[in-house]
Amino acid sequence: MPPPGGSLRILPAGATVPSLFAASLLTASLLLPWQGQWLCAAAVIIVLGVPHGALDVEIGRTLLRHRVGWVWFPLFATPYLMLVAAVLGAWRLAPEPILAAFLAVSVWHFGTEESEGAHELSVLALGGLPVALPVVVQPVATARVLSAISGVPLAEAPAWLLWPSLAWVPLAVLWACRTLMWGPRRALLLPLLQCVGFVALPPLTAFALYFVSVHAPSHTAALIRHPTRAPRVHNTVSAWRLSTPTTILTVLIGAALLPFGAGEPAVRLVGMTLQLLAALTLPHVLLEVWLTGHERTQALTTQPRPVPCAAR
Ligand SMILES: CC1=C(/C=C/C(C)=C/C=C/C(C)=C/C=O)C(C)(C)CCC1
Ligand SMILES: [Fe+2]
Repeated sequence: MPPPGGSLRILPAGATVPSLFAASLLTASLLLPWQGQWLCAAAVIIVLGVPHGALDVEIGRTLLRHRVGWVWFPLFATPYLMLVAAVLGAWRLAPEPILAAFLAVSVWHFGTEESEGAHELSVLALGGLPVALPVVVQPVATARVLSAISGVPLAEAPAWLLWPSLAWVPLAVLWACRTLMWGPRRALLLPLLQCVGFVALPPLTAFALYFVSVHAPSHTAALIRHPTRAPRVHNTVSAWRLSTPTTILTVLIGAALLPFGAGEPAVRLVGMTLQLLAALTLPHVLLEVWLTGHERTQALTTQPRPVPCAAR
């Protein structure tokens, strides 16, 4: 079935404006030295990417407000922030394992969002693209970004990342062949464009463009379509409006953490932004997993039971 909005749509619904804005800023940033490129990429991720996660607060509101009244916010925000704090603490203790875990969770998170319930191969192919492709095509530049996030000096992509990334290539080719043969072939268009982006652009720039043009809008579009999770999020405008206060709160938390970062300003900003992103991704993903399970159980328990035939 063609997606709503016409069969020519390549990007997810609601992606046009943030994509155009991000593409213009990020293209202009290529004229700057790498520090300028990193600052622009971080700004794009914060302003246009973080809001999709900030909408979790609307899900919390729907779940809790009718039961506990105004306490819903502290009740939802406290465990959420505790998980964030735990990941931020863990970054200090074991940066490389946390980096590996963050990348693995991201592959799964991106893949489940973009493949919309399709089989595991498409989850791995699509979710692996923004993580594995930059490692394969630009290992040294990618290692620099990973160093900034983890604080671990990496001259090249570490073996634990390089081998799985190389293994992703045949999986992605297999997925592309399957899609080419059994369709829908239009599903190849966006990943193909993403490949061009990750080959042609610096890794962080390409990631920022992917995050705000593909991942964030598909997550938001799914929430808008969802009948019960966040009824107030009913179109792109309400999504942006309702995410703004929580995004501002998140930026304030990030700003407060900035002095704890290390390195020159661009490295510090990118490091802190991506570390916080990793920390926010944990509750963001756990909430999604819990909701999926909860909704499945509810659907099973509320399904009308077959009425037994009257005793003869
Ligand atoms: C909901 C919520 C918050 C913000 C969460 C955000 C902004 C999450 C972003 C997640 C992302 C971008 C994940 C990647 O895909 C706060 C302010 C921490 C506190 C309480 C509740
Ligand atoms: Fe997300």
